[in-house]
Amino acid sequence: MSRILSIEPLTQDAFAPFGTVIEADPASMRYINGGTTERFHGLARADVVGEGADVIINIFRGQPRAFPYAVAMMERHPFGSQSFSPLEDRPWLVVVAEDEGGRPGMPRVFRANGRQGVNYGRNVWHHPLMSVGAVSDFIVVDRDGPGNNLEEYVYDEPFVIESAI
Ligand SMILES: NC(=O)N[C@@H](O)C(=O)O
Ligand code: NI
Repeated sequence: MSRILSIEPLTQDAFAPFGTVIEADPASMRYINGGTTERFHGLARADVVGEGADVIINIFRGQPRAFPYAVAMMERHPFGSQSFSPLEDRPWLVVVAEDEGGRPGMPRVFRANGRQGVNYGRNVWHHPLMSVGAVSDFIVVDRDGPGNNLEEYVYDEPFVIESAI
């Protein structure tokens, strides 16, 4: 099996097993504020579980990754979803994997354009934030509360993203 990962365009359908793409979908748009604002309604839902769990809104400032990049580990959050929405119009990478008996399978890499965010479903394997090209800020909506909401897995052998383009 090749350990070199190809990059796919980020689409709602392709990403469906892992969560939701957050983008200005015309089908979700309704005018509000007297027609002065377009509301793209209900693009994704935060999903948090457990006594005392809160949904929180953060900013993550990601350092750009260097390529070739070794995808050596993946993580997941058993008690909550996690969304990333770019604050700058700059492409970035989303790396996810299906669960295979409690561990991540082969990663899939998606290229997000600068106006696409994602909401990782609760307990979905993903790689930590992968900014590309420059330091990039993201609005992150995820869970705060009791319990260990971070499970990590290290692959026996890393996979490689040769280039971000
Ligand atoms: N650990 C943390 O808050 N960040 C990761 O969850 C991530 O997905 O970037
Ligand atoms: Ni995460």
